[in-house]
Amino acid sequence: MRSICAMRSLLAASAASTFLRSSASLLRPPLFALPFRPQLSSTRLGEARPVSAAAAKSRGGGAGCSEMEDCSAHSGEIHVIVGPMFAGKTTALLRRVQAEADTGRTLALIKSDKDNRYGLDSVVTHDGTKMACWALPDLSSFQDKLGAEAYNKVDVIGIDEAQFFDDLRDFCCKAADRDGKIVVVAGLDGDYKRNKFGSVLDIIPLADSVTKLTARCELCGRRAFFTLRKTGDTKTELIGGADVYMPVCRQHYLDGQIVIEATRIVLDLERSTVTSDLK
Ligand SMILES: Nc1ncnc2c1ncn2[C@@H]1O[C@H](COP(=O)(O)OP(=O)(O)O)[C@@H](O)[C@H]1O
Ligand SMILES: Cc1cn([C@H]2C[C@H](O)[C@@H](COP(=O)(O)O)O2)c(=O)[nH]c1=O
Ligand SMILES: [Zn+2]
Repeated sequence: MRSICAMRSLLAASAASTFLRSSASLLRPPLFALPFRPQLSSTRLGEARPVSAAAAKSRGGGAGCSEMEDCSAHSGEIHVIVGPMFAGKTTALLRRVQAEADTGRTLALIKSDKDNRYGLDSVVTHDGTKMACWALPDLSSFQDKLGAEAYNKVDVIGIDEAQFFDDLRDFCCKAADRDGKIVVVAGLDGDYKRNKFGSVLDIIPLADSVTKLTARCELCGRRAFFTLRKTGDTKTELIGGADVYMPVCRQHYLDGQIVIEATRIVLDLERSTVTSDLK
């Protein structure tokens, strides 16, 4: 316990004591700098907890880390939000990280650079709410992009489109367990075939909380648990919105699969007929 505490004190000591706002211009807009409130504050994610090691240092608490008390104060959190497309995952993610930011914590938001639907500079919900972000090819590049000093000052990391990050588990582990960050992750638990998508399910055992959201079935208005792909495309990763996908209930997912399969058979038949006619 003592050595962990000492390491954390070292980590905290390496963080600059000035608050992020003073160096924000070096960090680009995606790293949100909000007014620093040093006291414990009750968050919407759970009970009152202090800020991370770096922020604790900036309020003078890190270097004076005393035994059990401050070690536990540095422990991170992982919150996972899953569900089909259009369930409100991104909306919930933005609300949760904003709530954390409102308590004075420093926020960084990440999305996959594979999702270029609305450009790469922000996370955007299906109904247009947006927040500036880092669009990255992988999560391991986050710390390098930010720089060690800025990374140390981040308290809350939001990750959208988590299904596209293969290194999700490793990143969440390090960010929460080692670095004391609050990590809020939003992503698809399943793909259009209802198979697990990327590494999202792999972080469930690491999580403090897991929220599975539902959408409205586009065909009957009941709760939608699944995402139906409307095209015959079979690759797992296919970026798109309502043009390609719709949220559906169990019954309409099964019906939809039958229709899509039947369409595929008809098209294949037509294609082979045309080919044999040409011979
Ligand atoms: N079938 C749909 N097509 C387009 N927009 C939808 C549809 N169903 C719901 N929405 C809108 O999408 C919002 C949720 O968007 P978002 O948070 O981006 O969801 P998710 O991240 O789960 O895909 C809903 O509040 C609603 O306004
Ligand atoms: C089901 C499914 C989805 N995708 C893609 C489509 C979108 O670009 C994202 C999901 O975005 P959202 O914020 O959850 O609406 O994932 C995919 O590549 N493969 C799939 O099977
Ligand atoms: Zn339905």
